[in-house]
Amino acid sequence: MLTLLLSIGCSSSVTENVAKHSTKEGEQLYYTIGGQAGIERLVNAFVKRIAQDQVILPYFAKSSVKHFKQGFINHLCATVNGPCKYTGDTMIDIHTGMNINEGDFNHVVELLILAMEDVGISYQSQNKILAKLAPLRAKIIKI
Ligand code: HEM
Repeated sequence: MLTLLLSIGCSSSVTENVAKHSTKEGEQLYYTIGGQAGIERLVNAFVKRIAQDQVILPYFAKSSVKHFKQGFINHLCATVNGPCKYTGDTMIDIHTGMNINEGDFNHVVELLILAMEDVGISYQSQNKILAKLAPLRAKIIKI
């Protein structure tokens, strides 16, 4: 399914930052997508996409957007090996009880892909980010 999602509209036009930093093992992706500012741009675009989506928005009915944004920024930064530490609850603890099914999980991934398109992240970097998030699927979908 992820492969299928990866094929959805992924032509990117904006040139990414050429990372000039000396990077720790695996940290390159963080700089390629624009570092902290790039991640904040992406998460802002993602939240906008969620806010316009009638299927996913209800999940966030009782959530603080500010708290979600901050948590997601830190989590994503750590996921792409940036210099951040995610200190929030585990993916299992956060999402247990939301009864997220596979369709809605895939839908959120699609919104993330659209947000990556919105901010001009290249197809190659999109795939790297999605590959890092893919193992979380089993922790988020209801068993
Ligand atoms: C790879 C996919 C996903 C990742 C990496 C992810 C990650 C996160 C993170 C980091 C937070 C904030 C944690 C914090 O409190 O600091 C969060 C919260 C949340 N997530 Fe996810 N999530 C994913 C998929 C989903 C899906 C598919 C849904 C629903 C369809 C969802 C619904 C929520 C909601 C409603 C909250 C806010 C919870 C609250 O108000 O405390 N997430 N998620």
